Amino acid sequence: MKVYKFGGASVNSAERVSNIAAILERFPDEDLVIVISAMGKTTNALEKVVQAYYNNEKEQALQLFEEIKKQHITTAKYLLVTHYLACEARLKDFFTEVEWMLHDHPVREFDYYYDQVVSIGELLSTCIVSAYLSERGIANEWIDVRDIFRTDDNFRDANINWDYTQLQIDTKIAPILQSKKWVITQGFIGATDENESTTLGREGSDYSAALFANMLNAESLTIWKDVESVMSADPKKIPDAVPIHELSYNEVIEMAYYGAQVIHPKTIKPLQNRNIPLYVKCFLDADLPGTVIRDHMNKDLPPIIVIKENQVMMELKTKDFSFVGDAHAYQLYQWFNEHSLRPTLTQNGAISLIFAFDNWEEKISRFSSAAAEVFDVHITPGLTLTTIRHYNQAALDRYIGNKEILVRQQTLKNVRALHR
Ligand SMILES: Nc1ncnc2c1ncn2[C@@H]1O[C@H](COP(=O)(O)OP(=O)(O)O)[C@@H](O)[C@H]1O
Ligand SMILES: N[C@@H](CC(=O)OP(=O)(O)O)C(=O)O
Repeated sequence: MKVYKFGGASVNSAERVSNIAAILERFPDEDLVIVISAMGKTTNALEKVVQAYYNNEKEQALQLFEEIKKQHITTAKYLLVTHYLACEARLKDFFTEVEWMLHDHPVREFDYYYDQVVSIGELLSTCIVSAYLSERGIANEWIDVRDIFRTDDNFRDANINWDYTQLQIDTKIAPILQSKKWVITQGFIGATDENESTTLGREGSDYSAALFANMLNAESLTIWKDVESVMSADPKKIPDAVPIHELSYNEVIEMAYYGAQVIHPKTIKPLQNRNIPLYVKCFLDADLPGTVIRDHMNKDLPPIIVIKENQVMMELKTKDFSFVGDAHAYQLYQWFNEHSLRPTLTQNGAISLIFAFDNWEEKISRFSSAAAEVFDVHITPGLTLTTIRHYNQAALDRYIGNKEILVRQQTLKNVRALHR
């Protein structure tokens, strides 16, 4: 059996949903588990709903949610005839779940409400896709992944309970495949043992698909994207980026670690552990070769460029000009953990430490207040972090040669520069 994953861009309109069906119809003999994300930017829109709700702007939250409801109903109406009423009933159940909550006052932490609201995006999209496939005569079963993926209650970044989840996959998913139906289910979400919805971290549907592939010991995982393959850079930022048709697991882990947004960083490990190849294919043209990621040596890789914009540099100097020691580093990493901050770059000096972060303003200002007890803290926003893997002189000249550089690091394989 194989696992397919379709992301937000592949289901962002009625036409795109029908395109997915056309792709699936090319593979009538495969046994498939199909993992799908929320439509287009629905997750961002739901984030706004929960933010308004938590700010006690109930009317605003309900109004924003109304828009999301409308979009899904419109798409369902466009796509469905015989299956419309059943699908609408299901969508309305999910709408009601959220609206009940929006009418109450928040009494728990933000992250809990975030997951209860944001997880709806994937439930809605998969209901529509499943009904549409049925409408086209494709046998499939819609599965609520919250009955399969058991997690802890670390809301917004929940951790999978592997043993429980494996058991659910063996007992609930395998029999559906045996009955020659495809499984349609959600990425990104799970549930606690109290039946509270959880999410696995933004853009976590790739990871969900990799978990399914691992636990089903799948022949392969295919992630369908709007790009022709994994490229040497984000083609939206560097239009002459070139396709890379073969990559090793380790190379992709490195790319994701440095911030390449094409594949979620947690996706590779579950695949690598079972030696399951990952195919990245283009849903806009399924005939393109795409990329295969597996356990092999990379040869002749071009320079790979990862550009992270909107970075903040934080320089921490000891107040008494004492050396930065292990105790300082230990304390700082404890604070990072407490504030859920992950530096994108670190640089140690004798009496100072430099970190770069994505610009999470709130977390950074809470963190710098804590650090200001021990360090003089200096913050520089508005920077870009460029990483060049497998660099050559031409790439250095082109991507960082003419920049005002604040920090530059170089190893045999990478050059990284934090610049204006
Ligand atoms: N090295 C890269 N190769 C290909 N695409 C990349 C790369 N880096 C970033 N991207 C971006 O990743 C996008 C696809 O990923 P994503 O938007 O997460 O898809 P989805 O959410 O639909 O799964 C592309 O549109 C492209 O802009
Ligand atoms: N919908 C979630 C999960 C996800 O992975 O989406 P996508 O596959 O569109 O990146 C998000 O936007 O974070």
